Amino acid sequence: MVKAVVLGAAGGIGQPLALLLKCNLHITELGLYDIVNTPGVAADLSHISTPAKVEGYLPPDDGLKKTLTGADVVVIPAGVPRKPGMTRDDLFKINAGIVKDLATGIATTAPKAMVLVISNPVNSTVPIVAEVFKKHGVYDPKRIFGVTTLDVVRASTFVADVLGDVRMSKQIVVPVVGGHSGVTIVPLLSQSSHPLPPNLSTSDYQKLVQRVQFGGDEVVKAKDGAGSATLSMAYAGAEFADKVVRAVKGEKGINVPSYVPLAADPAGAAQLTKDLGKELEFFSNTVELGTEGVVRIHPLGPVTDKERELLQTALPELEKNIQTGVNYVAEAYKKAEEDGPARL
Ligand SMILES: NC(=O)c1ccc[n+]([C@@H]2O[C@H](COP(=O)([O-])OP(=O)(O)OC[C@H]3O[C@@H](n4cnc5c(N)ncnc54)[C@H](O)[C@@H]3O)[C@@H](O)[C@H]2O)c1
Ligand SMILES: O=C(O)C[C@H](O)C(=O)O
Repeated sequence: MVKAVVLGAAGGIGQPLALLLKCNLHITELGLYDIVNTPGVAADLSHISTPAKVEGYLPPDDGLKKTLTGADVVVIPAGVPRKPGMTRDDLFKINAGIVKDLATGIATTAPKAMVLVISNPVNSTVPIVAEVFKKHGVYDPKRIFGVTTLDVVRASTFVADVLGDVRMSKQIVVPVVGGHSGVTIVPLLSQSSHPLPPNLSTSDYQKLVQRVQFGGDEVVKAKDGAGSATLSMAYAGAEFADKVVRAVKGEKGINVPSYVPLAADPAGAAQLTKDLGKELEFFSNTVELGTEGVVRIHPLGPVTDKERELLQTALPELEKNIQTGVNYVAEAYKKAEEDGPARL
């Protein structure tokens, strides 16, 4: 029995993600929560002839608590998306509060659930979830994940383009490490399961790196004010959730890329810190999953000089983004204490 929950389930990502989770045969219960439209989305999905029992709730009558009760896996795509000209960090002001409130709901109702954060800016929203859990005394770094799968999906697709065979894209695995925004997205193309053509020019290599780092912008520009990636994100989110669900059910040896607290695996973190030459609290890398969440953070592996340069650019930015999330929660709690205890 596995209960999966989507918070933000009526949105551009939430609806197709809920559809894909309803089609996942490992999931027996699907809880949908949003501030609008979830009863309709749930009624619609409930007619699909797959096992998951679907329920949709809105905020009144403790809807968040009802949705989260008994949850094993919680996916969060709630929050505003970008418009052209915006960075993911521009979303922080609105999305930080949304993620903090939802994290509070999870910490109080389903503190043992695996939490999969999609809401941007992921580099800062994942630290927000971690800090809220710490405040509630239920922090387990093995169970909090930033969903960076879309970067990896894009890297597979774009490398297949360069190799001239799109049929191969599903087999191509390219580690994409760091974080999930612009220069913090670092594709390790030298570790691609399918090597790049040896005669690839420097400028074509740079274009490929740029495309993986700024793939999100391509979609934002094409949607022209109507939001950012939703369908590809739903695909990536469902792939990631499927792996987490299978790990929770006891399948061994599942490896996924994810932006995780490095405290999840102190030994892995020590090696990664050595590889990076810098200590960070969160980093996206390949991690191995078990029934209790992360069991191992993999090392970075061999990187080229060019990739090391990309990492040198990424790390200070990532550190800043992490601190933004941590500070936000500290300030919110300080303000709540000043205003009175009932505020959080
Ligand atoms: N991690 C990634 O790779 C990735 C990829 C694409 C988009 N995103 C991010 O995902 C988020 C959602 O994108 P979208 O296109 O689905 O946006 P959207 O506006 O279509 O949907 C967001 C949904 O969140 C809901 N919502 C708002 N406040 C809420 C709250 N307090 N509780 C519950 N639900 C709430 C809204 O009602 C809406 O239905 C954005 O922040 C976007 O930047 C991340
Ligand atoms: O680009 C965005 O704002 C959405 C998402 O993070 C993406 O990578 O597509």
